[in-house]
Amino acid sequence: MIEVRGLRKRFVQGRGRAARTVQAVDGVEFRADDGRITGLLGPNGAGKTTTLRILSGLIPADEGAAEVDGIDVATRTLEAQSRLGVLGDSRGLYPRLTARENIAYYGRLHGLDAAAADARAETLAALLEMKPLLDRRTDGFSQGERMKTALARALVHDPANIVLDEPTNGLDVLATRALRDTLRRLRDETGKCIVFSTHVMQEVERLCDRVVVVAHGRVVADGSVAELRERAGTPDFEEAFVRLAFGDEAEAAR
Ligand SMILES: Nc1ncnc2c1ncn2[C@@H]1O[C@H](COP(=O)(O)OP(=O)(O)OP(=O)(O)O)[C@@H](O)[C@H]1O
Repeated sequence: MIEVRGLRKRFVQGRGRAARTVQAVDGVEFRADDGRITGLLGPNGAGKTTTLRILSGLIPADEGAAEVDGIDVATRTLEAQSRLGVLGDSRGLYPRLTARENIAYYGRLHGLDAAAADARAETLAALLEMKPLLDRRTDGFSQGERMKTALARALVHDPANIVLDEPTNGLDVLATRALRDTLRRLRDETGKCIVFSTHVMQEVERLCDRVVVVAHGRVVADGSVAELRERAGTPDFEEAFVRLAFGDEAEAAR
């Protein structure tokens, strides 16, 4: 289970007199339950990546708290991270290592012995249908192949919670479908808590049990796709998103 309360984060952009402060996250709160897929849906610059980076223990919040299975990320970072699998926006694989080595190396960092780490790489390769890739160097992998390897690496310690930042970026339709199937299986067969960020409406409609709509660093709506449609008063989810995320701005731009 993941819980985020009152998160705030500012960045200073530029230097000297040109410097300005951006409130990237401005009080984000949501809860993501086990056995559910929760989508953070928002336009570019809404604060999704910053929220997920705070939640993953990569950067500190200015205010507020993030918890993974009740463990505070800021004060018990390693403990929280041991329960979290993170697929970040940069896939960051070691190009000279094979997929198996990339996965097993992370397993070793999480305290598995060599045999256990290798066994995990095999199990995950079967789950993600990437066995033929295992013994190839990742240098030259396609986007979809890189994503699968990075996802296997994120799951190597069998975390109960999974966080993915724009996981379908750069993937073609088949790779996107394969990823969706994998996330559904992880939810249904192992009851994982899955949180992912996106600005792709169709992905949210097809995959999410719960949607948290973020705009200008704030949560502007939270519920199932059906609830958000009803709340926005339209059967068209794209239109519902625009109304909820942009409100008066969208009206004014008509
Ligand atoms: N390290 C940083 N330094 C300065 N500004 C930052 C930094 N990281 C994010 N920002 C700013 O914070 C705001 C929110 O960015 P963030 O990446 O969290 O949004 P996002 O919702 O993930 O957007 P996208 O869908 O475009 O990836 C943006 O205005 C961005 O320019």
